[in-house]
Amino acid sequence: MQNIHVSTYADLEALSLAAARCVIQAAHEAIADHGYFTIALSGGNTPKALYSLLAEEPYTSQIDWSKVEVFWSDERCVPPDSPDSCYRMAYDTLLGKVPLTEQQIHRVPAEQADRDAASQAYTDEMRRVFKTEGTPVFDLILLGMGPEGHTASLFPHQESLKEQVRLVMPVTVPKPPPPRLTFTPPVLNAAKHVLFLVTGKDKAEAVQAVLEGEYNPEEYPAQIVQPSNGDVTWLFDTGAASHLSQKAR
Ligand SMILES: O=C1O[C@H](COP(=O)(O)O)[C@@H](O)[C@H](O)[C@H]1O
Repeated sequence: MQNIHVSTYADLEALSLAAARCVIQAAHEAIADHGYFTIALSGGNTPKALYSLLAEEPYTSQIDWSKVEVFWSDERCVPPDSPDSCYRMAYDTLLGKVPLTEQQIHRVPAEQADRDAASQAYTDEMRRVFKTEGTPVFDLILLGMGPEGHTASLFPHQESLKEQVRLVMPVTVPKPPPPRLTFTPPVLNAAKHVLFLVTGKDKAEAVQAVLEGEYNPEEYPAQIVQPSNGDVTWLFDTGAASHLSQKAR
């Protein structure tokens, strides 16, 4: 049974401070529970401020980085040094500034020409780290949402929305750069916590549809995220939340 929490902040800065507190709390709970913290990062622009905060005091010393394992919920099929790479963005803002070893950073090998093999290799890597033959249960998955309701790289009306077997799969999406690898619904819905960061008035309509509209994940893929044993937290800025009813904010 999932719990849904919704909070709205004045701007990206306030939202990012709240997100940093959520990440720190999830890390503390996970490390106290099983000794390490597994997190899947998102790409895009919105989480940059959060990643920068986590690399700075007073936040960075609140996380025991030696017990963190970092993955990504989606990746663009570009080399890791490309400005479009989700890995590079996270490395430049956070991962390169905190005491993590290379072994703790599990980059999606999305630049490989054989995208099915790359998806399988990433699945194998997750299963190795999580010591499971099944679906890994992430302590925290960070996600964003696009103005058309996409999340990770699950876009409206794509086959990926129906995927129930693969954990990671190649997709071609209508947003540059189109070739990507993405987590599939089973991974997102196995997580203990999912944290969405959503800003901007251009996303207000999709936010309202996802939270208050009828269930229609073909149109609004973010609705698919309903972890069976996890919590979902939505953090909005006032622009993104502007079409929500007062009660939901
Ligand atoms: O393409 C992507 O977009 C979403 C949303 O990004 P944002 O810049 O609008 O926050 C992101 O979560 C995803 O990881 C990324 O590949």
